[in-house]
Amino acid sequence: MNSLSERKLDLSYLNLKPKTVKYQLTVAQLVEEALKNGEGTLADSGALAIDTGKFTGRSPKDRFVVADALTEDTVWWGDINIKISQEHFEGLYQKMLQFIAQKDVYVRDAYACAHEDYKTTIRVITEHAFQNLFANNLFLRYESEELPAQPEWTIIAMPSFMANPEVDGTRQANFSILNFSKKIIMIGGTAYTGEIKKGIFSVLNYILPTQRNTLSMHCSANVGMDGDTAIFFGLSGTGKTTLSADPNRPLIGDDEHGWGENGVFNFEGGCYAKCVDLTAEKEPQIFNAIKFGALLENINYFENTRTVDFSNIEKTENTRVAYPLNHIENAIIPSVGPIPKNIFFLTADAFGVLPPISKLTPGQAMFHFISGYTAKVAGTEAGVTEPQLTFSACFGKAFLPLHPAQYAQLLGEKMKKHKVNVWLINTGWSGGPYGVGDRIKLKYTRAMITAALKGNLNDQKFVEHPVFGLAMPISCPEVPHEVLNPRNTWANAEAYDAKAIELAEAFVNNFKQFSDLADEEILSGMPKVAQNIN
Ligand SMILES: Nc1ncnc2c1ncn2[C@@H]1O[C@H](COP(=O)(O)OP(=O)(O)O)[C@@H](O)[C@H]1O
Ligand SMILES: C=C(OP(=O)(O)O)C(=O)O
Ligand SMILES: [Mn+2]
Repeated sequence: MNSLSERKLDLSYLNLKPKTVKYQLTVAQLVEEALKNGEGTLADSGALAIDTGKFTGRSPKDRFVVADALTEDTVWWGDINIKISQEHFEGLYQKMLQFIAQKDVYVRDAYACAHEDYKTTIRVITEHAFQNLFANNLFLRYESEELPAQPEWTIIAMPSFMANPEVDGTRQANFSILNFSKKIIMIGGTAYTGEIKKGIFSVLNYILPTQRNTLSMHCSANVGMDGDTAIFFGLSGTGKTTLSADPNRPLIGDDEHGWGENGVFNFEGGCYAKCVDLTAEKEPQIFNAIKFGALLENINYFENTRTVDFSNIEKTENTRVAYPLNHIENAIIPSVGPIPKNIFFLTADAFGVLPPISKLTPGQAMFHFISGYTAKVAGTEAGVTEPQLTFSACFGKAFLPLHPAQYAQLLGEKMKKHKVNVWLINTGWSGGPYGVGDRIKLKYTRAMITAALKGNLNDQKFVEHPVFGLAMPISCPEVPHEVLNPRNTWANAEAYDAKAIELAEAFVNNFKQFSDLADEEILSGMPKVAQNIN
């Protein structure tokens, strides 16, 4: 097909001989291919709309790490990083090679890390054209044709290749396996594209702290006109993408960043935004990014107009759009920024207990970072159908190959060295728990963040939350003051108090697994009732 590019492409390092290869196609070519293959259709905006099939979210129970000399004593094994043997990997890999020998595949070279010093080259080999378009949108794109003969990392993603759990060491037919020694990510049985980007994220979460003394973070980042960087940590669905898209603050990135000596840098070259209930009014930048080249996943549109019905969640609540950063008008390219001045921890509290904004002491910041309390929102992981309480260490436990303490230590050092302000933002429920209360209005959350960033909360009075000890501002521009103290938003204040104690107990119980980290400072950041509970 693309004979010039094909000649440059060498897959022998993988022992891979596909039936045909379509290498480094342009966006227009990939869209044409996808339409020709029947993978999807065009929406009225010009975006390609596809369905990912059985999987419309990640499957964390089917994510494996190959155990070998490199990983045996360094990886944090358990239900996050599930062990698989080298023998099983080899067996499955050989079958994958046979499968691909009969396939027409798409190959694309790209890289991760917008900072030159961290550039990590990636080759993505996919079964479908749309997966390749996803890789093109989410990873960093080569400007010239200076493509590497052999990349550092290879991702092989073949949704119709199924494992046989009886012999392959997997749980079921689908799998996502990280092999740190061979530098291969092998994905089968699922076409959910999130597995591709979160695979490389897991890789960088291993390499950066261990080999580069650099913190890797599950956060979005933007920068104000004064060069003040803000980062927003949060588990999926808590608002990283939504809140970092701000017409007044150029965007660095929406999901995965590193924090090195001189500042932060995006790992990616694009965004992967949730689409549920998206409107041009509430989220104009994201809405406008959905145009030719963007990839819509699992949405429905009105048949007569092909206008996307963002309220339709028939296929999944986790409807998504993937687009390159340059679809956001104020994106910073290359996506790097100075050392952060403000850190926001986003939590979607389904209990409706945590204040919508509070300022954290260094001890509280460490405690909340390690705890990573939030809810898993519906759809992002297989089997999660309503908000589910979770403690996701570092606000991204599912992607951490190392023990959370390693990330927490790096963050703690940086927070202190640079005297960063740390805020906890509840983007979840207010007025009662999920089912009773409502999700806090996006415009209030935006106003609170803007006030914090502009320094407008520094001279406001704060009151201390009686159970969590968090400092809550008593007023904030553009936000009704009663919203700021969650106890005021509940119909029954005693019910609130009981729920707050219940949540504090859950925090304390969860922290027991990290008790070796509990120095005096972290202990000072625990819920105030902790002493009574223990
Ligand atoms: N108060 C709020 N703050 C942030 N997001 C909110 C809020 N209320 C509702 N949302 C919705 O929650 C979702 C947040 O998702 P997203 O920003 O994609 O999360 P993440 O990037 O952390 O995975 C969006 O669909 C957004 O419209
Ligand atoms: C893509 C995902 O999450 P996020 O919204 O954080 O990018 C995911 O968890 O699969
Ligand atoms: Mn996101």
